[in-house]
Amino acid sequence: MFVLRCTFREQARHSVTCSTWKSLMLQNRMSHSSNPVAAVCQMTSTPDKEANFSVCKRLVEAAREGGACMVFLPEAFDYVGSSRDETLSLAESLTGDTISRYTQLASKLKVWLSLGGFHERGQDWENDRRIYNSHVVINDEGYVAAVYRKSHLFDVELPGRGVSLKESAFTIPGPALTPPVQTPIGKVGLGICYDLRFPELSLALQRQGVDILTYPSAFTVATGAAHWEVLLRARAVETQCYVLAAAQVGRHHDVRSSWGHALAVDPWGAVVADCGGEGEVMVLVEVDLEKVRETRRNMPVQQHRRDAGFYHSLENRP
Ligand SMILES: O=C(O)CNC(=O)[C@H](CS)NC(=O)CCC(=O)C(=O)O
Repeated sequence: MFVLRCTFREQARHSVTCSTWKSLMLQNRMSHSSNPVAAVCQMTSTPDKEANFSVCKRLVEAAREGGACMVFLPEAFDYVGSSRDETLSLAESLTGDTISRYTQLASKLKVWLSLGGFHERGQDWENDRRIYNSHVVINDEGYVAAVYRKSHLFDVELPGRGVSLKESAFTIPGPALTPPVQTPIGKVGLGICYDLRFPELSLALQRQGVDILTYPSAFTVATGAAHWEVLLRARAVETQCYVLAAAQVGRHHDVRSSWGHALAVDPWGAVVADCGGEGEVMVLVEVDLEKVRETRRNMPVQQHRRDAGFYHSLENRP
């Protein structure tokens, strides 16, 4: 297993150092294994879409240079608005400029992209002014391969912990789960952020054969400190999947910060990469599907699971 961390604090100078490192690591890796490599990214989006795109482009280019065939960007990779009105005014459709720039980037670099949470204008935008929080997967030919619209909305108030968000005030809950997406790193299941708290979703995707679960996020600092890692590891352990979670980190504007710690967890539940609590970071992670198979062979929890009716037997008692 190899993991390479690349930070961009002193941008120009550092990224040169970074790519030299990467080619060294890559040569090293090539001689030992041919497993595909995924890149998990961490960034701090602001309301400035142009600036956010530059950051994402830099992360994707570095990931590609390091040998990644799929790059994971966090929820709100496009922007984090400083008010409900600003969030809505910046929203686009899937055919707008933002997604088209990413489809071009993907086809130019021949890389798959997971765009964690795109602010997508809803189907009745003119009357309704609400968006979907959409996880968009783009393939290496620059086509949208899948879209998943976040189904659990974060309407949460935690007195004394600095958390007060009402996602449903501007977002429509997604109507359905999205089937696994076959990618060069394996079968990928799509979730977003708060969805992570609902094991029903990860188990439904697991039943459809996913190898990798993804939870691009913008976790709050208070809930991140308490729950982020334990939830991601639990989802990995119970589904015996890799879990890749790109993340927002740090201060987006005056009243919003995110926990960070973009994470990669293996099917045994071990954290294989943690991007830490600050800064623009990209990690390269080898995805070994044999490890998924071996974990499931050795402890076949999916075969030991009882049918759905069994777990409802308490409710259905006469
Ligand atoms: O608002 C945007 O622009 C993008 N969307 C988000 O940041 C969403 C909805 S407010 N955040 C979360 O789901 C945090 C979940 C969380 O922190 C937890 O489950 O503890």
